[in-house]
Amino acid sequence: MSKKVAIIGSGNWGSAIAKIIGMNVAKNTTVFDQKAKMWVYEEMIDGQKLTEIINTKHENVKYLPGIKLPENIVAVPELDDVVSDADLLVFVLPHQFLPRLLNGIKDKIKKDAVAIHLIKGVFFIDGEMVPISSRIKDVLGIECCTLMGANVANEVAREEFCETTIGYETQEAGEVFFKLFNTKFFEVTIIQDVTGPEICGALKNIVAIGSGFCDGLGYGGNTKAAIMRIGLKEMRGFAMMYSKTVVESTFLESCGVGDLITTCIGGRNRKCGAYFAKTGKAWEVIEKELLNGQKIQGVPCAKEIYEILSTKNLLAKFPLFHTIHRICVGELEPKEIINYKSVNN
Ligand SMILES: NC(=O)c1ccc[n+]([C@@H]2O[C@H](COP(=O)([O-])OP(=O)(O)OC[C@H]3O[C@@H](n4cnc5c(N)ncnc54)[C@H](O)[C@@H]3O)[C@@H](O)[C@H]2O)c1
Ligand SMILES: O=P(O)(O)OC[C@H](O)CO
Repeated sequence: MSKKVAIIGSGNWGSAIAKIIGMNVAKNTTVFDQKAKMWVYEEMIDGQKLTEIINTKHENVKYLPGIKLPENIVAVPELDDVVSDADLLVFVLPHQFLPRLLNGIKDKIKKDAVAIHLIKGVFFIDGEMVPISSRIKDVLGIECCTLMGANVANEVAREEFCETTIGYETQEAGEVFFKLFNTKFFEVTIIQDVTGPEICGALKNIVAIGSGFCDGLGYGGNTKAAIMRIGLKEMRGFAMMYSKTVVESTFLESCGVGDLITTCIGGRNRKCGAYFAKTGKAWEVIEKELLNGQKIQGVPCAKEIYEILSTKNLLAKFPLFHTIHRICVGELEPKEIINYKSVNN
């Protein structure tokens, strides 16, 4: 039986990945059902429903303007309709919206469905970090893989060559998702590490905010490289401390150093960090002015990681993460980023 795919989320990345999914299910007729439903958080654009616009113009005019989506991607506003008959669930939405959504679908999905998530964030529950894959697995009772990489959505949507990493628990799931996502311009590597990629995907957003501070302050490439290197070291330290299953070579994959580089050069977090350092505006205002409904992930993530480290008395081991959080909440000036070793003492 061919597998039905559900895409849960339709923002900038959700829409870009829907384009790849639409192309690949159309090619792999023996493996996949030919249509994929995409859940859209309904909103009105100039008096018309976004789902209607996507289904007639085949373009997500708000979150991925200028890119045609394949006609086999069907935008659906009712979540139950999207997930109830799906064999493969692709979660791709800002993580703050996930908990409510999971509770709403837990009794609606097929028991043998398999999930993958593309979400760069983590949860902080009762003083502990909870990776998104664990949360999905716990609530839905199904396997959950991760897809993370150096993948700025607009570039992927324009079919510019890049790599990505899929972390799997069972080889079978890794292979089916390889078929769903791999293309000539989106080169997938599968690895047996679910947690390492997703921790990298969340923590790189904090470092990207710090890189943005450097750009906003007019610092050069050497300083930015230093922030990226220190950030990578703290990312690795945090991930290895959190879980014994994290594999060290993961940090050299696209989901590790690759994603860190691209996000610190061309991502939204970087852009917003630079604007913050230049203008001192509130993050909500920056999000509104620069992102047109898209979300900044690095600022809440820096807070969540700060809370975990503070609860565990580990802030001294992660001085860059600590400093970036303190700058984000206005306790320090952006220029203090280079004093990360001493400023928290
Ligand atoms: N954009 C990228 O380049 C990129 C690349 C890789 C990974 N990611 C990650 O993918 C995830 C999704 O990001 P994105 O770029 O697709 O999203 P986005 O920031 O572009 O869009 C926000 C989305 O949230 C939806 N939304 C708004 N309010 C909502 C609500 N109350 N409930 C549910 N949904 C609501 C909007 O409709 C929109 O689809 C994030 O974790 C991000 O870090 C993004
Ligand atoms: O635009 P950002 O900062 O959310 O980063 C985008 C992607 O995560 C890069 O892989």
